[in-house]
Amino acid sequence: MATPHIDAEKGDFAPAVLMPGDPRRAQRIAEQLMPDARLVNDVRGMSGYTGTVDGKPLSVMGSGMGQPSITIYATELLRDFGVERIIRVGTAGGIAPTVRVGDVVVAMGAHTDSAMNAARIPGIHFSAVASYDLAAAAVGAAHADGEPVHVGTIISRDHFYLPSPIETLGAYGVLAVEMEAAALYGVAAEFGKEALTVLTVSDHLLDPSQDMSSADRETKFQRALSLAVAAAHS
Ligand SMILES: O=P(O)(O)O[C@H]1O[C@H](CO)[C@@H](O)[C@H]1O
Ligand SMILES: O=c1cc[nH]c(=O)[nH]1
Repeated sequence: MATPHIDAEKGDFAPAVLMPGDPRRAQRIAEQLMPDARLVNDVRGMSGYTGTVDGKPLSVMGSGMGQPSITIYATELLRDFGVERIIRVGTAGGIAPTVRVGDVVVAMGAHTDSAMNAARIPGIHFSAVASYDLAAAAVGAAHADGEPVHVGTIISRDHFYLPSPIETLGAYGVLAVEMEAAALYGVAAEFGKEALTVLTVSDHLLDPSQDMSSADRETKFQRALSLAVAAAHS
């Protein structure tokens, strides 16, 4: 069975899928977590892998960048391939002064400047929220490992380079900016499935002095990954 963007069979994906934006990060995660990982999708180079972690099935596949891209992949996974939960593992720009480069953010809700969710129900300002159970599992794992974690709202923007209204967003307690979570939460709501976003802060909009390199953005996500796996298998 193939959809326009995923050439796989229905049983090829695990019920839980981790989704980084970057397909190379998906490959790294698969190699690191799952010695038994097998490639289940490679359409457009959007690598998807399935294997097991501690005997439990898990898949990981790239989403691409931006809300239209993750909407396509999340829709096909949740609607056509029997996937029940998607946990995005991405990078984000810090907005709140309390957030530092390298910190982990669990996104309970995602504001957005995108039209993706506005198009769902005419006249309704859709609330893009994570699955409470997945968020609780990720935060529980963070508390168990004793390291701090930020839990709250983020913003999913369409523009990467257009300056963010940082002061306004910060005044509303927004922790960080990325480009996919709001749409992912919308797709999960559409299909009655679960979604969560766990982010590693790769740069800070208030202070760029500690920003990660592109290589670090591809590799420095260990803690976010362990919280995401805990949520996936909760
Ligand atoms: O690191 P990923 O998961 O790709 O996430 C962030 O990085 C990309 C922009 O560089 C956007 O996709 C943004 O959401
Ligand atoms: O969307 C993103 C992702 C990482 N860092 C940013 O500043 N924006």
